[in-house]
Amino acid sequence: MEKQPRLLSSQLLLKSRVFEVTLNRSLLTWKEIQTKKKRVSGGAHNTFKVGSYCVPVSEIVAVRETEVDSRTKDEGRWQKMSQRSTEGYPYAFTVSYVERARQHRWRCSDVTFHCSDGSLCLQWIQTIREQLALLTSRPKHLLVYINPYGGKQQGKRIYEEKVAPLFSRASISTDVIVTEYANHARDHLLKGADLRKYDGVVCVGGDGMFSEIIHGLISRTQRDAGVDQNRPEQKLVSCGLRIGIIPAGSTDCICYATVGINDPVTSALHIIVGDSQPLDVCSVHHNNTFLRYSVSLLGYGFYGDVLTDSERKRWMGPARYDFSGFKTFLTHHYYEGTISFLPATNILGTPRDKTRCRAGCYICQHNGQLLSEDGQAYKTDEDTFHSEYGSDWRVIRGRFLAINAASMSCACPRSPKGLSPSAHLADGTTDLILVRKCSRINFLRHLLRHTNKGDQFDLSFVEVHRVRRFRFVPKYCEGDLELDLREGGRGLFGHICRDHPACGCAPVNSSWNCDGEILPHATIEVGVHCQLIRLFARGIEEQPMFDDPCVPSVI
Ligand SMILES: Nc1ncnc2c1ncn2[C@@H]1O[C@H](COP(=O)(O)OP(=O)(O)OP(=O)(O)O)[C@@H](O)[C@H]1O
Repeated sequence: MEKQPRLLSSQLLLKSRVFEVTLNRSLLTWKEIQTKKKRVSGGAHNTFKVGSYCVPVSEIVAVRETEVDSRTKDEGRWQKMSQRSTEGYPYAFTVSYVERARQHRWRCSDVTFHCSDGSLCLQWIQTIREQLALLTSRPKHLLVYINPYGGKQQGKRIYEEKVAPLFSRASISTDVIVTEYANHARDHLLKGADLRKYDGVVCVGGDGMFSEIIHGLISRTQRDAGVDQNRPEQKLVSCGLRIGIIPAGSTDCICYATVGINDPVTSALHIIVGDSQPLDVCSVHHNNTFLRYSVSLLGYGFYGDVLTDSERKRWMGPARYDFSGFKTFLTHHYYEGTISFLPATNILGTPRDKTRCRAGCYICQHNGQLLSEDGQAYKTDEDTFHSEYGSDWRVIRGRFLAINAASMSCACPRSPKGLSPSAHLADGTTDLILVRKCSRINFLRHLLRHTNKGDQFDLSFVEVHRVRRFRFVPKYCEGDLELDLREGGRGLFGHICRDHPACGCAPVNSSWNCDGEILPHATIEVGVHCQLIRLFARGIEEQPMFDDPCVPSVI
């Protein structure tokens, strides 16, 4: 790596020890220069224990002057300082920075350096601030929506106690809206918000709240650009504003999949340092009518039925998911229909390889670049649309216990590897998982493999395809599809599908679970929009860097 020129270098006091502190454009480093002798057991040699630490400038949250008296003031709390320990160093500044803890957790830590000279202290503060000001990806003004009823109804408290103090320390100003009803945030984004004022939107809540935000933001972007969302083949315009998620819901799957943990402080720090993680979005249409956007799971059959049943049992609280899951498993319904899909070809990665989507994912970068260069999935509409009905498409008819489209791994604490462990956040594809009719015991084997080391796809009744688009028509609608398309009437379609008297197939029908919402139609058409939105997130970091000598884990 090219050596960066030093911007500042001084001998400063830290916890009664003298350090050589150096700042260049990318790193703040401090290295102890008063070494201590330490006797190694056996006494044959002496070793010198020298502390050396560094923090990337991009992970410095803030720097502030610290009063050194007989006491020092830190965040409103006065701490006693031993006067002797800072004698000769009456000025101080404190650097707040990101420190990594276990399981992808980030913490905001402080290190206070004492200076012998007031102007040197100010020079340090000013120089660090100048470097932070050069980090243009950091947000300065954010629009925050808090769902006070998400999860354990702690959204407001979590924001006020854990997030707002960090934002203010990082000099981020906010406009905060506590939602008063469902879809308040979506409607405000769509109609009321002056988005030019902001560098990003923050959602305090769970996956449902996040879904509201993306619907508001994507729809607003399309409307402003004059794009018709009802056309399934339409290329959508990417959203300019990034979205931050402060987890305060029941499941927080999106947060877990994009940061690696559902921890409000970690997420706040990802926002502050201005991380950026692109995310694919699926558009779901029925009969040329836009229904919803999805970023994680579209599930028909098992996952649709679990959601439908659990919605009727809201009074049970979070236990309803276990109850409905067990009940749906015992019911063992299968559904007949036709699934057609456009496989993602000429890309890196397959749903059964061992790669995992991690921070700076090469596969997402490569495939995203490929798509933006040749526009393979969405050439400019009409041509592509017609060719899609041609030979590139594959058609599978059958009886399915579950049809799932996972646009991300869908990992969560219960299933740490998720529904599709190798799925990517931003490669322009979704993993279509078809679980054909099988015995209960076999289905149980498949389900259990989501929680253990077994390969959930290595079963004769399971297949998985990485696709760009797909359509599903349940058998009970097949005969009527053309009629439905000709009539173009939503009401008529619904009537035929639900009450069809003599189709002869299994009488039960399922619903689509679209990121935790039930869709009103079973016949759907889905297209993946590569990297349509961006989050204030880094993706899951590969290794907690505890062993990296350059990380200030011990001071
Ligand atoms: N003020 C409000 N009153 C009622 N409902 C609201 C309000 N604000 C938002 N909502 C709705 O509450 C629903 C659930 O919220 P949220 O996703 O935050 O929590 P959750 O369902 O507990 O968590 P998860 O989605 O992660 O399981 C969302 O669909 C959202 O539209």
